[in-house]
Amino acid sequence: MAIKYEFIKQCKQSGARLGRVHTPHGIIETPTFMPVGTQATVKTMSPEELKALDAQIILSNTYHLFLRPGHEIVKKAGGLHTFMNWDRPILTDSGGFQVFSLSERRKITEEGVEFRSHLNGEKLFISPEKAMEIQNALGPDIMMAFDECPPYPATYEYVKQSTERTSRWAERCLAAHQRKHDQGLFAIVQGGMFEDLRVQSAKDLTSMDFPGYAIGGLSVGEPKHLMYEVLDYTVPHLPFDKPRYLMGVGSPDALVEGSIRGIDMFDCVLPTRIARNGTTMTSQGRLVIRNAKFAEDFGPLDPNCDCYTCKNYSRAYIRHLLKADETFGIRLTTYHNLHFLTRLMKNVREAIMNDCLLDYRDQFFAQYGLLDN
Ligand SMILES: CNc1nc2cc(C(=O)NN)ccc2[nH]1
Repeated sequence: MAIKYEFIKQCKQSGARLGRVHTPHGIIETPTFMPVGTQATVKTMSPEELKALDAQIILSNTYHLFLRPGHEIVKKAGGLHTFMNWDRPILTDSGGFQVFSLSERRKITEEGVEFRSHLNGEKLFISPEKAMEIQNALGPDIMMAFDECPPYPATYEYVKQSTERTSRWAERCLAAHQRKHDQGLFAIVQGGMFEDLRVQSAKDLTSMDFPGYAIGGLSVGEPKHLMYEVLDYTVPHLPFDKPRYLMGVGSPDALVEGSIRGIDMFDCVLPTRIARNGTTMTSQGRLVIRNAKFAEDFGPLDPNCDCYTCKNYSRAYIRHLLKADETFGIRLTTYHNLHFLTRLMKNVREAIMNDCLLDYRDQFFAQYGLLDN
């Protein structure tokens, strides 16, 4: 069975909707947040802990796994699900973003991208066909087409050329797609911050009939209001009966605002990345636990949170662990941050069910940001 989107309910207060994405490894309730497991692990979390915090689907990176350990090894292990012992859905991105944001000395041609590995400087090449070969070997439930994520800012002419090439590359990905294990292939809409290019990209890609569509090229340094504007004029050109995935978006406010605009799936390294330097997400806003004022604070990270970390450990203890460079500290902040976002998305789904997502947004933002660190 390939990827199927089941529409459940339209929110009467906003453009949000409730849905389910049916995949070979299970059903995803949307809108949903996908924890990022770049190198075949969501850093410091076990699969059991990810299930305990209600992670429905996780993301892994084609670029990183291609460089190390190599997609052939993962294939020999039986694919990514077996390799990392995760039996729920997995989405792999195509490497389009990493090749442009991580590698050095890139050369882009119609054929593909030549670049140097950020690990050892080795000369490598990824084409749409290569990106599909790697993802077929990894065996995720959802694969992403190989595209170019233009830098921000970029000239209209540059974005126009890049976006038209991304459409040609999407066609090549579709042609190379072997549909092994019923993997679904999502296309990625580009077009920078230019409405006519975004609309053209969406029209080109929806004419090729993919099972799902991502909006890429955002959260690349543009102001948030600009990202929301791009969503306002792009989402209407995507099919109603297919999943919409906003790539690289992640902060609590952006997850709520994106859901209001009809986005179904999100991913971001934010919660796991900031956890590693002791920044935690709480209902009153961000809390930097390394701050000395928490040295004798024996309350939970977030008094409104019911997660394992908040039920069993104090701010003072977590601060101590982080100051002492104890790995358990990072595990506790990571678990809490991921739980915070999966809980937020559960609240968003409930608000959609009750036709009150805009009220929920106002109530959430009234709380969030009260903390002065
Ligand atoms: C953190 N910001 C961010 N922007 C992204 C854009 C893309 C994209 O356009 N892929 N083709 C992927 C991941 C991203 N992460």
